[in-house]
Amino acid sequence: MNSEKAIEIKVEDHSSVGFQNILSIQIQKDLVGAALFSCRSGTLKVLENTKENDDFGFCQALLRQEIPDIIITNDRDEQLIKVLDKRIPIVEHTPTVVVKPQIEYNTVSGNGRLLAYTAHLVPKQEDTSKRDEANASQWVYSIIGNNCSVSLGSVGALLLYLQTAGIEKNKFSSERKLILKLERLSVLPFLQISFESMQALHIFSDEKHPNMHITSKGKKEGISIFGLLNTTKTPSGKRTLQTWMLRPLQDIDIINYRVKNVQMLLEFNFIEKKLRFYKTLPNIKKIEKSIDSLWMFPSLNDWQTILKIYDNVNEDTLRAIGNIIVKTIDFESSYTEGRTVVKPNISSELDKLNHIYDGLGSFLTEVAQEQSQDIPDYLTETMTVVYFPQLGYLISFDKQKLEQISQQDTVLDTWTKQFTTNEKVYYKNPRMYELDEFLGDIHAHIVDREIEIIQGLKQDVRTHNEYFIELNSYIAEFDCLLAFASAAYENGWKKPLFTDSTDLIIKNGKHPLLEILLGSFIPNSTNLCLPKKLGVGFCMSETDTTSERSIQNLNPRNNSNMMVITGANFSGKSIYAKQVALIVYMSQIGSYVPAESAEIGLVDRIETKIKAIDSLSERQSTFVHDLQQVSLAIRDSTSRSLIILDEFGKGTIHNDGLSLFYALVHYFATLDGERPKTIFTTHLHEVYELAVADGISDLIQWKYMSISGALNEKDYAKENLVFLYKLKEGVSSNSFAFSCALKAGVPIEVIEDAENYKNRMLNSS
Ligand SMILES: Nc1ncnc2c1ncn2[C@@H]1O[C@H](COP(=O)(O)OP(=O)(O)OP(=O)(O)O)[C@@H](O)[C@H]1O
Repeated sequence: MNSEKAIEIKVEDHSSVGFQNILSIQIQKDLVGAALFSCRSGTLKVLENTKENDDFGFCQALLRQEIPDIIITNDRDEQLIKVLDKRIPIVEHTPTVVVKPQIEYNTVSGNGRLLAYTAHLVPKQEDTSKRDEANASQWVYSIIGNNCSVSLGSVGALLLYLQTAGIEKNKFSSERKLILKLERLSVLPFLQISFESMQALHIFSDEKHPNMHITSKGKKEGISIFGLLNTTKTPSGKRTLQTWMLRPLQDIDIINYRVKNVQMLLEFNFIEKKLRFYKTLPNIKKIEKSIDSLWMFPSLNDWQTILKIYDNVNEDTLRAIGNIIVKTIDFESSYTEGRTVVKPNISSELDKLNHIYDGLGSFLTEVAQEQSQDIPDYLTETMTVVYFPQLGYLISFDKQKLEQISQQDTVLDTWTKQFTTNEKVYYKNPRMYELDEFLGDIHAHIVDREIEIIQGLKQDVRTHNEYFIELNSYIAEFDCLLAFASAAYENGWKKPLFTDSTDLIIKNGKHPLLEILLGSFIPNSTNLCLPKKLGVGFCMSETDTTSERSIQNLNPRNNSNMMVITGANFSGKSIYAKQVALIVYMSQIGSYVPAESAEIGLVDRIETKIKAIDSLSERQSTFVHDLQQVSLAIRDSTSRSLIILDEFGKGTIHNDGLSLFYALVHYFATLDGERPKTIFTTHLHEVYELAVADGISDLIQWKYMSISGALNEKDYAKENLVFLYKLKEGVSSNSFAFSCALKAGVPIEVIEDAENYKNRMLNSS
């Protein structure tokens, strides 16, 4: 397909594009960027940059889901064009593919066009002076997310296409009001999890995230879930694991397939046997390289590697491939000769040459005897006739003996001296030239013929390329499953159980990275279930002497899928929220999970606003950025979504932050039936009183992270403040910030001052 032809198609189709789905797609490096416009609804959907594999599995899932009528792509990626320019299986629909020049896929102009075409959708601000570009772009990115650089190029090309095809004028009266709705594009069967969420959860270490354009060759994977899981042995296994981790699933069949295979590996005690497995396939790491080498210069080791697969896998195609290799290559002689030697009976011509070459020794002895007739006796005893590949046939004498010859009685003057070594002198005489002519460079002939035969063997083996690709992907998949099984075995993780419900029940869950970093980790459970019936709510315990208000036994239902966690600084709130998200994430890539048990109703998206683990984080969220993430959370969530908001509302004036946070809690708590699972962590404990006042407190699970030793804020100087990291029912009203400050080494005088300021503020309010 060339671009001119494509443009013709586009012009022909103008009149009929009115109610079509138009997809614009490109791949940069290995990231897919796409935008879809529905002419019927006026909706523009934009995809977050998503990693693609050699198999174009993601693109194909996208095509199957959206069934576009027209696909626009750029002329740079021929492979992609081939994939797009096909009938979409299952739905049996063939889209029209329009190839555009690369220049139309520019990110900066795509961004400009998107802002221009969505300007009318940006909510009006009271202060109209604020309706500037920054405001518009904040709004746009709060919808499509921040990781869309490749997709912006696709948006640009799409909008240009719509403009030149005249669609905007046909269907909508006002130019540039073509887009009626802007949305994020998510592709089933994949779980939606944003770039930021992945970063905050340390799925990949920041510096080596495969979604980044930074080349980080040589850098070690930092502390990350990928680093923890990646014990793969093959390069393709590692790539497959990256893809699995970039694209957690919603498809229960694939998830169960992976999880059950991990279970099988563990049950068969495969991990302990894995060393044996790697011995059986010692070159597993090299299989991919060896198969690739068939397109270039396979070494003997490469052939051996391919043969090892054949030796170990009892399968027809492999047996056929192995047979031709075994029949053709003489490995023993190859190793001694240092080249790939072909066995007898493969080529009669080669056999003949070998026959001559093998008999060459005795033949040359005969020639030496015959030539010695013309040589003085005292020289004949050191004379030999030899053959050197490339140099041909030569007569050699001992150098010492030769120096005894007087000029007049030698025939050697008529011979041509070729070269001298420390011990020998080499000549050619007419008979040697005759042998060169008659026998030729026999070794070179043999080698040439062998190269031809090995070339043929390569061709034969390469006809099974499809098979090798499939085999390679099986090996890669197996490598990943083995890595999952290893991680489960090493860390004592358990098999998740998937249910049809939207509930999430985790018994004694742990944060997989923190557990390793800290050595010992306090597990906590989670029970996020939709309320089955309304309960009576709870009240504060009268006997409560601690700053945490215990609500034990007073919340009879305790089956809300909304949780608000309060607690002191550094008491483990964020880690708990992350561990819940990670357990869900890990289960939906098909891994075992760090918990005693986990019942998981499949999640369709994980949305987070979480601070990263401080020491590992390079990014600081701004309040606006937090709001964008919250906006994404509200907009797209379903009852299958999991939303984690960590300390939302703290980046602004206390009362504003509290009001926004409470409004959010209220919004989710009163959402009819289909509300997502939510975990909020906060220091804004006043939210509880507000919820009680509004009568919605019993729609929420109120939890706090317990500590011991300090009964109230004034006890900050006590040495015995201990974080228990145990999640309990109730609300904590103190941050124990002063105690934390003291523990962190802030001088006591400063803390005492702080306490005085606090008292002054309390008295004046
Ligand atoms: N379950 C746990 N077991 C052991 N240690 C833990 C646990 N949870 C957290 N920690 C430790 O406590 C530290 C602080 O945890 P985290 O960041 O979750 O606190 P936080 O309550 O969110 O703090 P802040 O409110 O100040 O943001 C962690 O870095 C870790 O060292």
